[in-house]
Amino acid sequence: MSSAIQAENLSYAYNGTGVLDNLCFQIPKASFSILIGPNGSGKTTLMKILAGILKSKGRLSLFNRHAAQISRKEYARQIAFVPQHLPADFPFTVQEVILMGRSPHLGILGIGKKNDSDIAEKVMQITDVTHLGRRRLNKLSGGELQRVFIARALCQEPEIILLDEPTAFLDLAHQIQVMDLLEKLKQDQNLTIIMVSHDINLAAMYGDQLLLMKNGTLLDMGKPEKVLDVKTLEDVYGCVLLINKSPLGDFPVTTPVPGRYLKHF
Ligand SMILES: Nc1ncnc2c1ncn2[C@@H]1O[C@H](COP(=O)(O)OP(=O)(O)OP(=O)(O)O)[C@@H](O)[C@H]1O
Repeated sequence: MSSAIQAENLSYAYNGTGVLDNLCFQIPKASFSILIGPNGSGKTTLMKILAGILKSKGRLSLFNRHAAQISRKEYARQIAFVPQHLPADFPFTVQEVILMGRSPHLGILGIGKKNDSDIAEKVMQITDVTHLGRRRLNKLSGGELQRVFIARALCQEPEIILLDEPTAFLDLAHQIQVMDLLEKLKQDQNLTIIMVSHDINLAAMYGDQLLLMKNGTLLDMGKPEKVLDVKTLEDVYGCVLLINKSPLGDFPVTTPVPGRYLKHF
């Protein structure tokens, strides 16, 4: 399978303090990869490196081309990033913000193409934000805002989409709706998806591969049933867990055990 991203010895430090240490991995094209790991393990920092926002040590390649040789505009056409903290104080409407996703595709003099608004309309439908089109960003709920930024990223028509905890503010129905949508885009349009999630059960249901991080290192990666090993996860997260097979299919369901049940373990 051809690779969308190849990372060789990626390391990063904030003001001399190392937070990522020699990460090596490969993300196959048209796959759904989910980064998991405790708070502060380096997931967001890694996403910012992949998004081209932070420059790391080591070598990063996109579709077998060294990232340093790709222009900013081309990089933006290939990779869209939905950050963890979304800006709500833009003085723009939902529709305007989503259309901004077309900016890496603008021609000379910043002139848009005729089909830009058709693309925006389509992504607004599939992310269920059409009814919010004329609303201002600062008048939206957390979940609505999250769907608007996912729509903007899709409007970019990227080959790779990076999402940092995109389901954090979504109710159950919208969580599944967003995850199903991403899975469909992977299957129908060969989109490569890399997501950060603290929801290990969503990760197990949708991830083709999970990347488990701890203290800035990549502890394990592979299929959910391999990575979600009870001993490893209890050690990484420092809590007692129950891991069972899902009644839905061949993937695990993880339950953290509340203190009052610990005497049974
Ligand atoms: N701008 C920054 N300046 C200095 N240190 C930072 C900065 N951003 C993050 N860090 C530190 O880098 C480490 C990794 O942070 P990062 O946000 O990448 O972790 P994370 O796994 O995404 O965490 P979380 O699950 O809590 O979102 C942490 O120790 C954090 O305190």
